[in-house]
Amino acid sequence: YVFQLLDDRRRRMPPGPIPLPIIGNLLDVARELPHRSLARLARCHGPLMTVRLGTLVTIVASSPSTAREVLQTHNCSLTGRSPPDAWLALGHAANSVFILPPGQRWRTLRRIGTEHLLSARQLDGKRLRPLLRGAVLDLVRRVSELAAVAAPVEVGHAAFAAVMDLQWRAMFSAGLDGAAARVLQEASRESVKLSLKPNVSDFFPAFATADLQGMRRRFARVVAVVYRLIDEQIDRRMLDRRGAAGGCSPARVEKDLLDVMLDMSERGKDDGAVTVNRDVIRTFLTDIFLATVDTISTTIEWAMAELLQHPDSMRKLQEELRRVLGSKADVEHSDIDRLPYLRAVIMETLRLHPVVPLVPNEAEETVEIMGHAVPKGCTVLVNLWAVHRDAGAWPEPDRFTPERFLLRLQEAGFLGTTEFQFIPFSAGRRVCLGLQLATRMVHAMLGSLLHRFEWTLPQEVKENGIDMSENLGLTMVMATPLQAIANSA
Ligand code: HEM
Repeated sequence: YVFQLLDDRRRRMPPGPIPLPIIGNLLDVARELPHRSLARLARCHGPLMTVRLGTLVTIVASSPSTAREVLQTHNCSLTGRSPPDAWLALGHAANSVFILPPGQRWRTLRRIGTEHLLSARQLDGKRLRPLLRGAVLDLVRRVSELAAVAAPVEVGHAAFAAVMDLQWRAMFSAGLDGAAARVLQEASRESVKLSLKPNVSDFFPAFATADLQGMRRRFARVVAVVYRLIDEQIDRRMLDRRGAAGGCSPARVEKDLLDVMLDMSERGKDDGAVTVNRDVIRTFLTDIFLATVDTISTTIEWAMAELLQHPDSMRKLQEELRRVLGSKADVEHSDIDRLPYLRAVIMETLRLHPVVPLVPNEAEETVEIMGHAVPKGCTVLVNLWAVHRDAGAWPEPDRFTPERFLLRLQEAGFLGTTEFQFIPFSAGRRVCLGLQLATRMVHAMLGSLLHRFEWTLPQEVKENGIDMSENLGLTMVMATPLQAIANSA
């Protein structure tokens, strides 16, 4: 290891903590959740740092300026991915938009997702817009039912169920019956939880075939449940289409994402040169589904937890909603421009609780960042969580203060990604595909929940305080699901 350190120095790699033989810096990193321990290490070793996770050489960017180097200046060379071992289960990684390297297949999938579901034009169009509104009303109905019997609301759980139903309808033009919804909710929560859990197989690829923690097997088991339900939709649709082609049933007027992909698969290709077969369709729909359900509901849950701890912000937000919406019952996308405090609350929530706190890329070629070498083949992590709490960029970085965004909003609009101080959806070639859907749904759902209900904490939580600790899988969720009492406003 002394030789290794000397070699690192000779190659001008970024500084970092001294690694132990074999395990490298795993003990340093495993002390807390990785985004927190890496932020702590970066405070000693700098905003561009080398850590060794087992045999994995990892360069971590933890400040706005180093994030910009990775996500903008050298983005073309730093957007590779190597699949986490668990994702090899059922061949998922081979067609996954999260995992594919930035080649033609990945580009094609991103284009299909954007053109046929996730662009602003699609979401505000006549097929999807009513579905988005329906999901907000569905969430309000779920909460009303609990409010009527004075039962606590599991905020994240209720939002998850409404968003899950929305995405199923958007992809398949079909609702989920109660039993399927329960199975799917369980399986998707578990898949998301397992997908990026620290795994020995990733740190020591030589042992990966043994699957020592059983992560690949467990991931395979839960993803198989999601696959089965998606396969049922594909089979049913193929039958319908055959019936329509034979004149036995009416053809569908409005094409959904499944129709569009089946059209491509019948032609053998999409418009480019990538084969869209059943494996590709199943994996893509699974990815889009999993990316949607957890991220949106988790952001709403974190926002509600912050507001319940900051009654002044809660009051200010409810006053704004009353003033702007009046007797209108729920928030729609078209209202958002007139609700700056709602937007500021959501931005501040995403700053403190970015649901994807670490973005893992792979260097496809060696680049130089701030006088240091980032060698080809190493993992490059952007620690969004650390960037969002950078003391140089954010005074009192750990405080929930939506007001800090109000001025920025007047100047810059919603995202301000060009500054790289606030990048909850990341940036560059792999920027989040669901940004438009996420911003619409988080604003509409959170705004409507605050406009329609008064919120308090159950007595026990009031006495002990909200547990704000985190759990990290594919997304960073609340370790203890938030419970709150809703009363109709
Ligand atoms: C509050 C909600 C959300 C946040 C904060 C968020 C954040 C992120 C982040 C940080 C990334 C990593 C980007 C990178 O690798 O540089 C990502 C990737 C991605 N997100 Fe989201 N996301 C959200 C919601 C959604 C939704 C609703 C979808 C629905 C389709 C979605 C689909 C994706 C996909 C497909 C990728 C992978 C892109 C790629 O690797 O090419 N996300 N997201």
